[in-house]
Amino acid sequence: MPHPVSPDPSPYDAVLLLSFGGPEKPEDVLPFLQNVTRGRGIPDERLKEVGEHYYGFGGKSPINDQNRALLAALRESFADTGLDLPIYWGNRNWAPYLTDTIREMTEDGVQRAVVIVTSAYPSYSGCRQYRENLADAAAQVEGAPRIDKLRHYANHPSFVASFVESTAEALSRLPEGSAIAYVTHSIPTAMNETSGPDGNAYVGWHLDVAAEISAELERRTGTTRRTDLVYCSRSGPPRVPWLEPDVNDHLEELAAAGVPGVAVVPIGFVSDHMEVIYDLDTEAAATADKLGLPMARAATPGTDPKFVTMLRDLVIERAAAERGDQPERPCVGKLGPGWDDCRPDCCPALRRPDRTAPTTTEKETA
Ligand SMILES: CC1=C(CCC(=O)O)c2cc3nc(cc4[nH]c(cc5[nH]c(cc1n2)c(C)c5CCC(=O)O)c(CCC(=O)O)c4C)C(CCC(=O)O)=C3C
Ligand SMILES: [Fe+2]
Repeated sequence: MPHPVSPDPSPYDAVLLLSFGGPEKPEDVLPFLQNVTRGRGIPDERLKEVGEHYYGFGGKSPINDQNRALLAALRESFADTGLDLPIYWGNRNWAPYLTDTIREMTEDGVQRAVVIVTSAYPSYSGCRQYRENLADAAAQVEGAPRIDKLRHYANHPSFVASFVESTAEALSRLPEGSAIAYVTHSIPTAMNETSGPDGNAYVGWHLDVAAEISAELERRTGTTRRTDLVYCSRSGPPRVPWLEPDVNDHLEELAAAGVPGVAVVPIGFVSDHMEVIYDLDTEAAATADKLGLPMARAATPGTDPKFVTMLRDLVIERAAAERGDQPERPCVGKLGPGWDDCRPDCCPALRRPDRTAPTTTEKETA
């Protein structure tokens, strides 16, 4: 259904979907893992183990197909509202590689684009590293467009609403009085401490989002239940502290505490990629099974129309802001809307604290 008034995309002439990337066949697994971990001090043992997770699924991660589906859904949503912007796709760690995508955008004459990153929270891994990748790619392509990154969207009401629905659905498969375990990707505690403009933003944002989901469910059902924020997918050397507890240890604790079941809610992830289908659906599910603890995993946003519409609205919001308007910035929770421009010292890299990574590629070259 065409929209009565088409939204104004200016000053943007394109959108870029930027994601992590993943292998598509067994031969891709090792080179993919090398791309991900180059210079990051991940022990060989851990790499072998993670390789096995991928081989167990035929050497193919679901993440690229999920991004293809998201692209299709975004294009449909843009067309439905008369938002006339081409959408490109590039990855950090696998084809289509970001640099190739930026080259294509440049050849197509794109001047100024806005980037949607498939990571909802502030941290070096989820934000600044992508901005460094953008700056590096833009530096390799003569005449590359300026690219602005959208604000973090985990506390957008639509993102939270998507998880409220999926959590309610998971709880409906469990006994009365079941707990909720919100799960996200573990990161080094030092990376959390330096995340966001004032530090601790990674954990702080997750706690805020979790509290909003719990509060809405409590409003709906009148039931108060145990809720925790726990972590999956720890890597790195054992002597380096990462965020805890691990989801598997947490399941042991819940079983010991006698809870009748647990909804595992992956609020740290926007789609069912390998961390979700292996670390949660395979490994954590086996732990729960061993403990005799009923577990139901809540769906990630994926191509939920709430999520797709939110991304479209954020593009429209940012375009308005760049034109000097003061758009509404929907958000829930205690922390306020995410910032459009990350400060130069936001989420510093632990390994290369001297490196700069401004929010827009234009400022990087200025
Ligand atoms: C915060 C965060 C997100 C969420 C935000 C976002 O979505 O971006 C995320 C997502 C993802 N992580 C992914 C895969 C991997 N992450 C690794 C390693 C690491 N992740 C880290 C953090 C995060 N990672 C960190 C601090 C490391 C240590 C090395 C380093 O400092 O960089 C490794 C190396 C092996 C290992 O040790 O696990 C792999 C293979 C995939 C693709 C899955 C698929 O293929 O379906 C996705 C979406
Ligand atoms: Fe990761």
